[in-house]
Amino acid sequence: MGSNEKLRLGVNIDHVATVRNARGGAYPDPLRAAKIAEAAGADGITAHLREDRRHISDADIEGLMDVLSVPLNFEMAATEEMQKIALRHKPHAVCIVPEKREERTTEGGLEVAREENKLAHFIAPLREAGSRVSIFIAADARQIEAANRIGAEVIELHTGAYCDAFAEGNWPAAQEELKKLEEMSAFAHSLGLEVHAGHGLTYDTVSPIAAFPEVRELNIGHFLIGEAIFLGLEPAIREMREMMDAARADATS
Ligand SMILES: CC(=O)[C@@H](O)[C@H](O)COP(=O)(O)O
Ligand SMILES: NCC(=O)COP(=O)(O)O
Repeated sequence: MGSNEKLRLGVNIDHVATVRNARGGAYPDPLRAAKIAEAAGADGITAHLREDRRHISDADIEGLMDVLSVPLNFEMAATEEMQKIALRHKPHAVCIVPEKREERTTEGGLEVAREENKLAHFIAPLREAGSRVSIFIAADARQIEAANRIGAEVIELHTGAYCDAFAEGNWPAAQEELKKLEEMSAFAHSLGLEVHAGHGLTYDTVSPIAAFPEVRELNIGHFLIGEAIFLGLEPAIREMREMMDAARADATS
């Protein structure tokens, strides 16, 4: 089990770039946010280069590769353009995510089971280049088995449905989603996959997920960047880190 291993926090800085892009120009600077996140105890930085470049830009990825002391988790769609960019930079990790131009945010997990051959060919060169390949998927056994078969080393479970149910005050639905996430974390771990989780996590929703012993990393962004407006980025991240560590400690005591 992974319960005694440190739970890593990846801070997603996409929405610093969202604010910057609202006006164009250079402020606020996502690279500066990434360095503050490192100082606040982030174990990694996550950045999603969307095909429409609505937040993170190509120059941001280049800059992150230069300035980071912690690993970069580069989120991208399974397109030829993105594959070329990943192969040029060779980030520590590449997380393949589904993308729709018209969506407001990443709505669901990647469809791996129906695209196994295509995805296996797509990720092979990324792995050969030395990046750890992670697949962003729903808590669904069929998709997890497919991710394992195509040679992914990591899966990241989409926690959005759980967080949305919680935000709507639909406690039974939130509990149901949590149960799925718990069972599928254990299942993925039993196949030898490293398990990460993220999307929409907040101070109110992080603890049950942090307590799952098989989860090794949480990627959290939008809420932290919002909370930074009130607390400052460093305290907002430190608070999240403390909540994650406390939940993990409680679960193992
Ligand atoms: C894949 C994922 O969950 C993150 O990239 C997160 O969605 C932040 O980016 P968006 O808000 O653009 O979806
Ligand atoms: N992969 C999930 C992620 O990086 C952060 O998602 P969010 O906290 O910005 O919703």
